[in-house]
Amino acid sequence: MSPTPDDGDLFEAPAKLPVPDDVQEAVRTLIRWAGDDPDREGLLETPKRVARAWKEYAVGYGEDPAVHLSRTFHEVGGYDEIVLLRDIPFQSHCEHHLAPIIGKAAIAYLPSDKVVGISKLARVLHGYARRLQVQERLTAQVADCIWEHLEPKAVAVVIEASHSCMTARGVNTPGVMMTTSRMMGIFRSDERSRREVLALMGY
Ligand SMILES: Nc1nc2c(ncn2[C@@H]2O[C@H](COP(=O)(O)OP(=O)(O)OP(=O)(O)O)[C@@H](O)[C@H]2O)c(=O)[nH]1
Ligand SMILES: [Zn+2]
Repeated sequence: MSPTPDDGDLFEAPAKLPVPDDVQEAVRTLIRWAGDDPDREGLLETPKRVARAWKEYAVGYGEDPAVHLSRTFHEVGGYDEIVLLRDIPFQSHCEHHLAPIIGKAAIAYLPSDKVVGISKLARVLHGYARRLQVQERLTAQVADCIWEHLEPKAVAVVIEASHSCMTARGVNTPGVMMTTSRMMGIFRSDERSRREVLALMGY
């Protein structure tokens, strides 16, 4: 049976975050700077929308990604090999142009004592991605967080992303991808382990 308006909350719009006047004015200034008129009808609600959208793009500032690694498991049937989550899509924004960074990450670790629910690795990634970033820092933050809180034998993070500041402006080079990686523990010190994790990631 399809829902009807009598189902109550289902049809209620979510409460909208209030947007301070100075934030709206900043967006209006930017619209004027871009060459348009912030008072034309189609743009009247845009400052509020943009401000609220930015709260979503930057939602990571409101969280400590390490909290996602606090629930760990110790009993995994004696499993002591690499755990890998690959092709994790993410979105971020570059701190230089506030332009979208769209990419995918592969996150691997070699557990010592603690393992974590795999969704939590993606949550750590999003917690750091949903901020103003450079790709190098994002890569390092994800790896460091896992290294510190899971105390594994090794961590590997590889991120591939397209930077809109390069594809849609500036050097205008669509299709170009940036790759960054951070290896810790024996993925860094042992050539064979490093090759193994990169092969599992598809590199
Ligand atoms: N290393 C690194 N550079 C980035 C990242 N995101 C954007 N950039 C680069 O940051 C640089 C900023 O350079 P600037 O010369 O200050 O800015 P710009 O004049 O807008 O540079 P162009 O993009 O070349 O037009 C550019 O080369 C961008 O491509 C990132 O995640 N890591
Ligand atoms: Zn940029």
